[in-house]
Amino acid sequence: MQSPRPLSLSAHSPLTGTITVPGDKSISHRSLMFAGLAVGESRITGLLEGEDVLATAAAMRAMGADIVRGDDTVWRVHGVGVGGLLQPQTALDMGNSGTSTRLLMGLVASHAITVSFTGDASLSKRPMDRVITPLSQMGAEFTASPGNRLPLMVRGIAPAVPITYTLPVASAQVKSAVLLAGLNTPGATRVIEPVPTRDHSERMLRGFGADLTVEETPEGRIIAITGEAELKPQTITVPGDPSSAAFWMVAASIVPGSDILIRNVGLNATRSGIVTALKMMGADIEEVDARDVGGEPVADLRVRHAPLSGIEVPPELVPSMIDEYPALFVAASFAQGRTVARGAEELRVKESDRIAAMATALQACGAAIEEYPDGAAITGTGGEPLPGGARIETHLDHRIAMSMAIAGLNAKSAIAIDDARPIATSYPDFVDTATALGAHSAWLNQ
Ligand SMILES: O=C(O)C1=C[C@@H](OP(=O)(O)O)[C@@H](O)[C@H](O)C1
Ligand SMILES: C=C(OP(=O)(O)O)C(=O)O
Repeated sequence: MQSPRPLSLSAHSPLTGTITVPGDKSISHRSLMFAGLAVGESRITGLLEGEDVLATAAAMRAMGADIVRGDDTVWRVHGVGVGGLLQPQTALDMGNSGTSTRLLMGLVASHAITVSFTGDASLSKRPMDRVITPLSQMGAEFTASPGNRLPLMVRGIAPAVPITYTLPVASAQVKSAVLLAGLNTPGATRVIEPVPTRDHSERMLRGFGADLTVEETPEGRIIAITGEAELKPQTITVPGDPSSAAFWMVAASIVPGSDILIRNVGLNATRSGIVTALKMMGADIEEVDARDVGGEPVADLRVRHAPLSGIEVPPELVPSMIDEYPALFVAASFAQGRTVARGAEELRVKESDRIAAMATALQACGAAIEEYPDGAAITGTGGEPLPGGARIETHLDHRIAMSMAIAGLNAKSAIAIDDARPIATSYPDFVDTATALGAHSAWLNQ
């Protein structure tokens, strides 16, 4: 285990230039999983090569898929066929990745194999009962650590029992876990989603030839998958990750004079809430060359510095910007007036308790932030720099690390994050991109 790597970013001039963001993390995980179940060769371009996605690749390999990264950066995958996952020889190490863990638990649940899942200190604190409950109803058995956490063991079953499951929390991971279990289950497995969440699993499973229908009803979206069908290999182009682009949208909005172009940003409506929220605050974000990449809406985003105003973040935006709240809290810290974000209690069970972590971090930098059980209220500086001068605990959470590094771009005294290593889970080139835009990076002593 290497030692922590403290980091500080600063900006002495406007941020300028054209950048690309890495491939979408959610789509990258699903590309490897679905290709790993298809019969024949799938090719994936633009895959996010972050640690979370590499954990999915390693797990799928351990269960029999042939996954190779070519020198041309194209990933070639030969799958095992639906129902063909093999018993791995050792425990699957999921690192920091909730998506890998919960989706793969779903896949394993309807195969007659026994699989142990382990993870890092952050992942080992996260709740797994949300997938254990529906997957147990389908017949899988679980032995979990206290509080239904990792390390845990799944004893899958084939054939599993198809269920109809209404999501008690708005979670694309739970939805996807049940649908993936349904892929190798006879008959129709249904998920009822009262509040829409990211729909990459539905779009991509259909693309791979699964028998999947979506019906809009007064109770919500009903997604039905009919199992035991073959998946056909695909050629996939992964669009840029809006969750990674969010850091630069905020950075350019808060550093005076900035004018940047972020190329190839995925703008699926179930993911683009941060663009809506920032525009409501007055951010100058222009969508250029809107197009379709691999069945997902994509555009380049030109973002120019603009004065921001506080808003009430509409609670209905929560699922479509759930990972972007730490970055939004930073934007709100520079707005004129008060921003209130509620209805986001899920933030407390991510890689860290993101409400508490951001409240502590921003307060230490002199921002006025008040915590609620389900969100926060922030009174901004009206564009003035934050006092800064603090070292921030990032709690093994890449989004806390990147958000607070961005806050440092407009601070009187340096803001240091205590450990930049977790950034590699979702955005290995983050620091290089910051410097490409004209920011300064300093690696500090522990
Ligand atoms: O399905 C996915 O790819 C994800 C779903 C979200 O989690 P929840 O399902 O827990 O809301 C999100 O926070 C995570 O980063 C990725
Ligand atoms: C919550 C996140 O990911 P995961 O749940 O996959 O760990 C995230 O990337 O912000």
